[in-house]
This record gives sequence, C-alpha cells and structure tokens, in this order.
Amino acid sequence: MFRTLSFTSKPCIGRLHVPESMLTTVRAQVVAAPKIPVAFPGSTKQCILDIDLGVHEVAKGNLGQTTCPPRQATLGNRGSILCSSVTLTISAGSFAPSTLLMTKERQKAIWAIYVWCRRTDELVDGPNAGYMSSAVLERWEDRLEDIFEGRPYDMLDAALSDTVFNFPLDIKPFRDMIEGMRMDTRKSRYKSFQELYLYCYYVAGTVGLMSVPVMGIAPESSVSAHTIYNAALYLGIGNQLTNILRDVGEDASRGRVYLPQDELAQFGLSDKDVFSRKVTDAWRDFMKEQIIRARFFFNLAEEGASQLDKDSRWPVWSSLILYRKILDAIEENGYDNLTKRAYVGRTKKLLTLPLAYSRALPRPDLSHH
Ligand SMILES: CC(C)=CCC/C(C)=C/CC/C(C)=C/CC/C(C)=C/[C@@H]1[C@@H](COP(=O)(O)OP(=O)(O)O)[C@]1(C)CC/C=C(\C)CC/C=C(\C)CCC=C(C)C
Repeated sequence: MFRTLSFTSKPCIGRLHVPESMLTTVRAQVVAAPKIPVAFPGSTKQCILDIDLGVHEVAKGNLGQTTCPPRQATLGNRGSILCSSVTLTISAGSFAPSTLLMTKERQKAIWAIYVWCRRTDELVDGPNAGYMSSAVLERWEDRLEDIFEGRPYDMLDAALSDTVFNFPLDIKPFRDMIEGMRMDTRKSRYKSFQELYLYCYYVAGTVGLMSVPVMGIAPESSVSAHTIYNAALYLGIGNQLTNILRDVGEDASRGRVYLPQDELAQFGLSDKDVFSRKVTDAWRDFMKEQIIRARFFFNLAEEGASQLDKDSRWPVWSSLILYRKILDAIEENGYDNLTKRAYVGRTKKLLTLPLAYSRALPRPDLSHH
C-alpha cells in the first residue's frame, strides 16, 4: 500500500505539496510537526519524513497533528513510510534575506516568532480552518503558556521556548494575537476605524511588539523604549491596513469586509458596493483616504526603525518599503482592489533590499531624533 516517493517541495513553511504528477497516488500535505527539523528560513535541509497515509482523522482541536480530508496525508510519528528523502526548503517571505546581518541567535528567534505567528494565523486562515472553534483557540493559548513556561509540545514550539529563554519576551502580545483570531472568527464587519484598529493591533501590531525585544534597541538611541515600541506597533498596523486594502476583493468572496462601515457610508458606499465589485469615483475617493491613513502609520514607524540595533534595521526597512509599494500598486491599478490584487513583482521586491539597506545605515543624527 505504501510507496516510497522522493520529491522536492516548493518553498513553504513546514508544508510540502507533492508535485501534481503524483496526485494520482496521494496529495501529501505535511503540516509542521515534531519530526520536521527546525531550520532557518531559506536554508535547505534533507530530512526523512514519515507520512502516515492511514490517518484521515485526528481528534478536533488536537493541534499537535492536523486533521486531513481524505486523500491527504498527515505527517505523524506513527511509522508508515510513504515519502522519504524530501528536500524541505523553509522560507519566510521576502524579509528573510535582510535578516542576514543579525546575529544567528536573533535570526533564529525572529524565525521562531514568525513560525508561531504563521501557525496561529493558519488556525483561522489555513487548510484546517473548518475545524476552528473556541476550544481550539483555548487549547492553543494553553500551549502558549506551556511554551513560555519551558514545556514545548513540539520542535517548533521548542524554538519559541528557546527564544523566550534568550530574550525578554512578554507573553501579552502573543495572547493578544490569539485574541485577534478569536475576533476574526466572531466578527466580519467593523463599525468604525476604532474597531478596525483594535483588530489590526491584535493580529499585526502585536508582531511589532514581539519583535523589538529580539531586534534590540541601538545603544546610542536617546528615544524612550515606549516610543520605539509604539513605532513597532504602527508598522504592524500599517502592514495590516495595507493587506486589508490589497485583499478587499478576496475577503469579499469570503463574505468579509474589513473596512470601517461608517467611513464607507460617508462616501455613499456600503457592503453592496463592495460585493458588486464596481470601481466607481466614490470608491476611488474612499480608497485614496484609506491609503493616506496606511501611509500615515508607515511614517510614524519610520523614526522607530532607525532607533533599532543597527543590524536589525535592514529587515524592518525592507518590510516598510515593500508594504508601501503595495499601496503604490493599488494606485497603479486605478484603485481597483475589488477585481484585482495589487502585486509587487519579484524584481521590484529584490530592489527593495539595497534601498532598505541604505536606509538602515547608521545615521549621525540618531541621538537627536
Ligand atoms: C523583520 C520583520 C518584518 C519581522 C517580523 C517577522 C514576523 C514575526 C512576522 C510574523 C507575520 C505573521 C505571519 C503574522 C500572523 C498574522 C498576519 C498574517 C499578519 C500579517 C502579516 C503579513 O503577512 P503576509 O503578507 O504573509 O500575509 P498574507 O499571507 O499576505 O495574508 C501582517 C500584515 C503583519 C505583519 C507585521 C509585521 C511584519 C510587523 C513588523 C514590525 C516589526 C518587525 C517591528 C519593527 C520595529 C520598529 C521600531 C519599526
């Protein structure tokens, strides 16, 4: 019944897709689990994976494994070998190369936080989102407490436990991100920007707060830590607002509108206009205002970015410049984010790296900011 297959995955985070040609036999979906070696994004590791094809069902809420629809296989530790000699390439978005100036310890820590955030997001947005319930989120939160108390459940949790041991991380933003996922499952409309801001804080501002203790503050910085944490929070908010503006059409197809309802109304717009997908003058005017607001948050973040430890600034500037370019791309699409998804091409993305590098260089006037 079991065959040995050998394949190379597309870059992914702990999830491997068997090439189409093998789909006749099995679609293997490997979700991060204890047997995946902890590797830094971008690195390529040979590893042996045990895939148990027989597992189609795992108790709901058991986050250590994954629940698979039929014809998908779960990576487990049960023994039946389907695939071996898999090349696992882990990548973590375009910011990964720019972390190279950071110490190995810091790189690993950012990666551990990234993986935890990604897994948290996948609970509501990933392939197993259908199994989401308040019990799942409670269990995930208990597991977070265990991570912080040095009792990791799997290798990926262990990477975060290690990070908690090495850096002064506060559990609050992690808990708050879970709260954001809770909010996302309960709510599909936001009355005002105040409500939307809270959501953005939960799911993205928190990422900034988690990252600063790892990235470190420049010893020569004369700005208060409070100001720097605020800037980190604003970068997360700006990123999330940008994601929202980029994905309006996509979110609408899932019945979700992450736009302030009162502001839509001020422009004579409503959900109906979002679902009808017609880019009118009113829509364009509304979008212009939303883009101005997202840029405002990026401007607020800029100053903090220059106060971080010098080796940590590059990835932060990369993220800032890249997300700004997404806003530019929405404008270039004539504000059509209802039928189009603004896209920053590979070359443009790569070009952000040297630009971000130059912005990250130490500036003589740092202490006067
Ligand atoms: C260097 C750097 C950018 C470090 C952060 C790395 C990190 C830990 C990222 C975690 C991101 C993540 C998976 C969050 C889960 C929730 C989520 C999906 C949020 C959205 C991210 C974008 O993800 P993506 O584009 O992959 O989403 P889609 O697949 O397109 O749906 C968010 C928009 C949030 C991203 C927020 C940040 C990257 C915050 C960055 C802030 C800092 C690193 C602090 C910088 C410090 C100062 C002082 C400015």
